[in-house]
Amino acid sequence: MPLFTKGTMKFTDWLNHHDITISSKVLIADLRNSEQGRGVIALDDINKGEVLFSIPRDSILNVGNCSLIEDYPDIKQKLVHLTHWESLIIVLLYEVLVKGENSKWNDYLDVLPVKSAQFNAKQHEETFNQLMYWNSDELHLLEPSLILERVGKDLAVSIYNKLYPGIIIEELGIKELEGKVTLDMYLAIASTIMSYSFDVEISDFDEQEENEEEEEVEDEEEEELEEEEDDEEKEEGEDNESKTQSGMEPRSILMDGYYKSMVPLADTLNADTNLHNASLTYVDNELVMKSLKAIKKGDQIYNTYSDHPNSEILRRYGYVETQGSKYDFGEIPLNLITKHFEDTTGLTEESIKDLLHFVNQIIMEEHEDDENLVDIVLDSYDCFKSGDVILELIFLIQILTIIAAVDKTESIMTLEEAPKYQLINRISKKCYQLIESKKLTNQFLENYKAILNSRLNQYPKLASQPYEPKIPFTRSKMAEVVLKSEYQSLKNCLDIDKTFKKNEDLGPFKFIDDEKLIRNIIKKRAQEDSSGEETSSIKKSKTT
Ligand SMILES: C[S@@+](CC[C@H](N)C(=O)[O-])C[C@H]1O[C@@H](n2cnc3c(N)ncnc32)[C@H](O)[C@@H]1O
Repeated sequence: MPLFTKGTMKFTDWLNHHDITISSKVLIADLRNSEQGRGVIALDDINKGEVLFSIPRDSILNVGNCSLIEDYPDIKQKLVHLTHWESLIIVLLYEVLVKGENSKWNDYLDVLPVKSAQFNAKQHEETFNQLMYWNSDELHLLEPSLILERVGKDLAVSIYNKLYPGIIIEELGIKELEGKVTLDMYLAIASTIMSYSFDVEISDFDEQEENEEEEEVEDEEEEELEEEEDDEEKEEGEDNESKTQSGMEPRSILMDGYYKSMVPLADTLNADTNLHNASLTYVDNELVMKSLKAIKKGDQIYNTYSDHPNSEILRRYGYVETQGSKYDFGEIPLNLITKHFEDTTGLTEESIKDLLHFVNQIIMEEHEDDENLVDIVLDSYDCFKSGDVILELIFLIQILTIIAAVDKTESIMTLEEAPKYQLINRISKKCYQLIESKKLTNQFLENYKAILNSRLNQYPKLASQPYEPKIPFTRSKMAEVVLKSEYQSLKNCLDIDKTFKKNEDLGPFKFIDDEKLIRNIIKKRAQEDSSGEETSSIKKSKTT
């Protein structure tokens, strides 16, 4: 019997022996023909809201339920002070490398990609397609996608260096892992967590939180952890650096009310942003997978891994949706926008930076208590497949358009600080009022189109071609799909009717002549005294 089929059978037996209740209407299937590994399919028609399977909480694997804590109960107090990400890595390392075949979860772990890392490096490379595993030539295929700035390999390696041997061996004292945790092994565990884990609410969270608070006070006294509580943890795998010398964070992950967890069977579901038809729900003592809509016999049951564009699906999970993700977007880097204004107006790179700094300063000073306030100066700006763009992009291009026009007569950069500040203040306010009244200027539109076109021109020609109906999941083909997804999204945002004139969400916007607005700003400036006017802020856009 092929190893793959044997693995599925052992896993199915394991599920049955661990009280996982599975509807007779679903089956784990071999989907390697469509390059999807294992998946779950419907053996019969399924109604909306049917329970497909349920998993008791004691079958899931996390910091609260694992061999490491069974063997070393005292470690839990230290483990929960690491990030979710780090603690689950340690839990899995122990399960795979120390418990091995004696692990309660062995037949489950055997069907996860992590096991391949124990064999050889080549197999390892073939198993994982997440961007962390791409070499520089392969990554080059993704240019000019900004996903290249978020690959995350360096961060993963720095977490490895922090955890091993420092925390794992020296602080936690897990001697059985000494000499066993190679970088390859660690990366395989990290990638598996990235593509398989769920954040599962802790069912007795309130109780645990109380206990934990008491224990924390003791901990703090004992260990004299001096650092401030950590900022909120970023998403999967992007946890922050350690805040204490020892690498242990004083904040407990118990206080977040969830554990990052491995959930057998729920993680056998593949995902599709368009075909998503089932979802995991949390009830007291079990996790329940339910259909979200009627599913036809023979169809695959799909989860969703959140609202990711193809670039992010590739980075995290190592595959792409061949016809595009529902949540695709292209990105415009800030430097492309500033370059446009540098090339088409009298403004220099330096003065644009300076002016944007002023704009931000004004907004921040006027509205420092406003939680919804966002920085309009971002590294990049999202342009969605739907044709929507983020409000920050509209604001940025509109304000630079006005600044460039006013600069022609006022030479803003030659002004003293106070009048310069006052003028930018006034422009910011006018710009905000303009956008709030659902108006933009004609010159804004010219600049917007030119900026989008120059971003599109950075893509290779193949990105403008339609998706192929079926592709092999080679790295070069997947890179092509990502570029097409981004290109199409950017292109959709050039449909001015859709993006502006008929946009019922942010707009609809009308376009007005620039001249009257500019005249008004300049005239008012001449009359203005130094009392200063109130500026208005830009609120977080719905789409971000
Ligand atoms: C949670 S697992 C799903 C089960 C997995 N197919 C298996 O064989 O174990 C996530 C991984 O499945 C694969 N996957 C999920 N959805 C997919 C899809 N729509 N197309 C291709 N591969 C997919 C990717 O390799 C991803 O990293």
